[in-house]
Amino acid sequence: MLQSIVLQAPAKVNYRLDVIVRRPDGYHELRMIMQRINLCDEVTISLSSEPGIRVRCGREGVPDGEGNIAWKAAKALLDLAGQPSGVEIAIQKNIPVAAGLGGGSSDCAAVLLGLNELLGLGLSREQLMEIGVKLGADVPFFVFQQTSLAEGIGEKLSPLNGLPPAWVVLVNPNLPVSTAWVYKNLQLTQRERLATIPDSFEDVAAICGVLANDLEAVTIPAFPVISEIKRELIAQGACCSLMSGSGPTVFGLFDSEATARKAGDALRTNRDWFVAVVETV
Ligand SMILES: C[C@](O)(CO)[C@H](O)COP(=O)(O)OP(=O)(O)OC[C@H]1O[C@@H](n2ccc(N)nc2=O)[C@H](O)[C@@H]1O
Ligand SMILES: Nc1ncnc2c1ncn2[C@@H]1O[C@H](COP(=O)(O)OP(=O)(O)OP(=O)(O)O)[C@@H](O)[C@H]1O
Repeated sequence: MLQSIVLQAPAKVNYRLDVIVRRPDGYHELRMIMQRINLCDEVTISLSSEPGIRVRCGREGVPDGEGNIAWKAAKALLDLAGQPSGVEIAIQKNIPVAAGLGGGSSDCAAVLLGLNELLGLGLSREQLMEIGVKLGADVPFFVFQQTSLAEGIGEKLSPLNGLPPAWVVLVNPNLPVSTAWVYKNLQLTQRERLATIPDSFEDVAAICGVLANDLEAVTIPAFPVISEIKRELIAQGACCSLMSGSGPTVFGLFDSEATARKAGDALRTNRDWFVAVVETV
């Protein structure tokens, strides 16, 4: 039996995020286009002879132990398996925290996928997604592992195969943005109809045609620097730019590696910002 597994847990960007309605439980029905990118946390999961779950992360602002969403994933699977196993989880965080990039959700999904293998539980992807949505609305997407149209609260996923690859420049101005606060402060507007999402996109410029995020209406007025970063990315040659998720990270889409790297270098001159040049997965 395998004793240990190392998984790359990728971040995501939301190419589109439409908020449709607020549910009685406070969650929101959404329609999103979700894309993984190759900025990854490294999650090492090991079985141990000592019972209990231990999570080590060592990143400020991310709890070790029970408060970590990766701990919750391990607990959910151990409870289901009814096995008194010991599990050690080490997370090397490369994805900025509370950034709109889904880092915690991706770590959580990695533990669900990895521990299912290590313990030989044989749970299907759908079963893991059902467990995942109880831990976080973005978790099922990272279990699904495909570019998706996400509906419901984010758990109803259909693959979108027609999206071309792109270079992505991420800029996180390191501001504290709480996802719960953003959704709570959103003024929902009645929409005549939802924009159509094409089945296929010819090039990066075509992706730009659907880019939109309803949550910008809450986060940008609170943190106008987000608009500044969007403008700067365009000035540096991005085909388009948008805030990801609840923010504050902004991404720019590029069809050329050279332009993306040059833009990354230009934006890095602000030393308070996290800047990364990555590719879609
Ligand atoms: C902003 C996004 O990242 C876009 O992908 C997600 O919608 C948020 O997903 P997440 O962080 O995994 O969300 P959760 O951890 O389940 O919830 C955090 C908070 O966001 C709000 N929330 C989240 C998802 C959703 N569909 N409606 C919501 O209103 C809830 O108030 C909740 O208290
Ligand atoms: N493994 C983890 N990685 C990151 N944050 C975690 C983790 N476990 C718990 N947390 C807590 O979750 C909160 C935000 O997590 P995360 O980095 O996933 O936010 P996010 O990128 O804004 O996610 P989203 O795009 O889903 O809104 C932080 O307050 C952090 O302390």
